[in-house]
Amino acid sequence: MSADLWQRGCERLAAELPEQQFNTWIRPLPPADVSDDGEDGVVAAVRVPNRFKLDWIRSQYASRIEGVLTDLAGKPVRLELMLAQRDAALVRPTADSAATRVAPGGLAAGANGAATQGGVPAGAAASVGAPAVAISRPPAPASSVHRLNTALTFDTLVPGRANQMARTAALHVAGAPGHMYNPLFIYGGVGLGKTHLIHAVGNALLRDRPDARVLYLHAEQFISDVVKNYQRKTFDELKAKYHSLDLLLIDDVQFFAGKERTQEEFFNAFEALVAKRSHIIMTSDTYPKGLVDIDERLTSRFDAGLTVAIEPPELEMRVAILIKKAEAEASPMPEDVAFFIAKNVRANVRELEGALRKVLAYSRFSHKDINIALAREALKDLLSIQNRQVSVENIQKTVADFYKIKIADMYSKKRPASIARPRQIAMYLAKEMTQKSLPEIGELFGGRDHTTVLHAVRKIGGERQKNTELNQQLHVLEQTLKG
Ligand SMILES: Nc1ncnc2c1ncn2[C@@H]1O[C@H](COP(=O)(O)OP(=O)(O)OP(=O)(O)O)[C@@H](O)[C@H]1O
Repeated sequence: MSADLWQRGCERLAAELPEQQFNTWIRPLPPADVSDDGEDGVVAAVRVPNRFKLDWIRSQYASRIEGVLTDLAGKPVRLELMLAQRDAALVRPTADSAATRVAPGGLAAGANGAATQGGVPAGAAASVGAPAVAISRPPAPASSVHRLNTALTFDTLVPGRANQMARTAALHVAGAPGHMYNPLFIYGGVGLGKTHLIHAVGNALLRDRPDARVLYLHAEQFISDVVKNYQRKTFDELKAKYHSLDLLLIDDVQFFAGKERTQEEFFNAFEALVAKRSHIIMTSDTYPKGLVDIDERLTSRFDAGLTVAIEPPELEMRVAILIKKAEAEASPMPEDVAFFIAKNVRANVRELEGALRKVLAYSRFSHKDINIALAREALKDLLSIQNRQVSVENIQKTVADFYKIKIADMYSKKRPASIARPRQIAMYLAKEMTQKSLPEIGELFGGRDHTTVLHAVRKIGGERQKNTELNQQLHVLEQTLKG
């Protein structure tokens, strides 16, 4: 009954899921090992070739697969996803290609309508396994040419609410490039993991398809390539280099601002890549419509796939990042110390890493265990800078400058939204970034009641969760205030 159960499950899923999803994620799976453990119910163990596919299938399809199998078996079926052994993974690539694909559980092509009528879409086949048709492709570049940092992977990227959407989209692109979310546009403040994420996509794709032509580059490298080729009049070389890629990862596209020739060449590359269903992932410090001095025909194209933000990590995520990074340094970090650091270093992950490095170095040099006292000592400069800089007066001035209102409006009774809102934002920041109580803050805002401050704090805090633009502005303000 075991192979049969899996096969019937696949047939049901093939009928229920969009064809592309089934072909990309379920169909390439090897048949499940199904065992009936009597009272414990039925277990269906499936080996998945790599970690990111495993994560994706677990988060997107596991409960659906379990539901279908349970339904067909007439008793509970538990799905156990596990990583395939290395050897197995090495043998599998041919099975992934369209021509020789092994159907799951013997689900022969033709056993269901979706498989026979549509077959495996050419794009999907190319995205999952080796390219289906080898039309005199130039050889894939050597790994040094990818310019990928192999340490920046999905495994080393801590997931959290702040990067959830961006990470999910990135995983999807890594699994099926050239399909959904093209281009993928990731934006957010400095040091929040945008670069890490796009390297992770490149590394994941290359692990799956070593022959894929992937290129990571910072926007400035593209600019300098354009300049070089302009001087040498070798634009064909430039085209050959960029237009033949399978995946282009380009960081910080806001640097294209005001560079007309660069924008033109990027536009050409963009059009050529999208037309041949190669994937483009871009990062920026702002969303496409917020980019200045970039031609609208480009920014509108940037927005044509999926645009996602990476937010500053919340406290728990900062703690998880610290613990994971400390572990990677073989210096386990007690949770209370991680909380202490995370509460005090809030701006971005890069700063968090800096603080962690200081604490670890201090512990090593002083031969002392890591505890809160040691962390306080190691970070005393950083903490004192923070304490010195963030005063309510400073917040009022910074917010007033940012929203172009007068500082006096922070204390005034004026109510127009153009003044009341920045004032509420300043109150929110005063609560978040200083040790002042609500009544003290109220006093500093022209003798307002503490309930007015509380209302502002709750309102802005709540909106921040939903309104990306506001969140971005607050992030900029926080970073400015922390210096
Ligand atoms: N979620 C995360 N888990 C683990 N490490 C992270 C995470 N987010 C960021 N980092 C690390 O923080 C550092 C800064 O991240 P990264 O360079 O990707 O930021 P960025 O958003 O591209 O910043 P910038 O705009 O300044 O280029 C890197 O070392 C990265 O590995």
